[in-house]
Amino acid sequence: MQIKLEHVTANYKIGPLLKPRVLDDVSLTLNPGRITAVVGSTGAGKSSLLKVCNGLLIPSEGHVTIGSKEINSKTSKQSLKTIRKHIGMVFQFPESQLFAETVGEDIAFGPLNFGTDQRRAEQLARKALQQVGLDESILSKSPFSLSGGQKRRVAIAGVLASEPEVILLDEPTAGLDPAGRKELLTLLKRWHDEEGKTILFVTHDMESTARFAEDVIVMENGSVVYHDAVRPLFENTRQLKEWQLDLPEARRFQLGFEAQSGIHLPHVCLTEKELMDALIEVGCV
Ligand SMILES: Nc1ncnc2c1ncn2[C@@H]1O[C@H](COP(=O)(O)OP(=O)(O)OP(=O)(O)O)[C@@H](O)[C@H]1O
Repeated sequence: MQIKLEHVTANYKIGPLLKPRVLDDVSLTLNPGRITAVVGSTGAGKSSLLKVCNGLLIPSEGHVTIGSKEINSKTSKQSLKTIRKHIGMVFQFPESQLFAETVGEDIAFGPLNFGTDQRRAEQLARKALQQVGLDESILSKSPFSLSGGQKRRVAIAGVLASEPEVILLDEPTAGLDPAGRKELLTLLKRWHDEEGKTILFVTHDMESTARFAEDVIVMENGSVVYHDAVRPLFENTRQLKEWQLDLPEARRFQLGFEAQSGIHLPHVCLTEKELMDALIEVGCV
């Protein structure tokens, strides 16, 4: 399912006041089946971009088209519900929204809410639990008896259970340690690979961006300043500095190595494996 934004401007209305633009003339197309990271400094508009993509924030100017449907202030509640079935949203710290008595009920809530019958909803809950790497034995447990990392996965399973075409995740790895981040993103990537679905995730972590994203959107002051493949982003270090973005560890090592040795590696390295292969290729290992 394609998501297309054309000259989108958005503001939050607070009482009678319309706050300054949080999205400013944003045009982009998210092609189906890609993993895209949204990066940029605090307040750049990353979460707002996600909200516009599933109708939680309605643009004040411009057009948002999801599949064949346009979202605007006249879109009916029923159409928005249908859109949200296809475009799942995982908010920051989603575990804080777990509410049901059992894990199974919590995960099945989404499909039931979208009109699936009880039996099918239970099947979908089981499948989603597997997709986030958790055992069926926890289905009857209280979500509140789980660890923080397990709760996060249950919350994500609750969105996957509705079988969305696209999943939008706002900092899905916030607060997890590096191993936890890698594990969660690996599970999401597996879901993407197996089901051919689209992932758009906000992150402040360049390591996750380099390892898991195929495309990157860089936001600055409500505008999209880069939307392209991940590798070219890390070529231009001067530009990255201007956007206050870090480098992944392997790329930082590569630049240090090239500066000290005068040897240039044949391509941009984003992971340890790529770095090792490049060092072997030039005969340095
Ligand atoms: N519900 C809201 N009501 C009013 N203003 C908001 C609301 N949500 C966000 N904003 C404002 O919109 C701007 C963009 O916020 P947004 O959360 O989209 O940025 P972000 O890039 O995701 O930031 P962060 O990395 O800190 O999460 C900020 O100035 C923020 O204060």
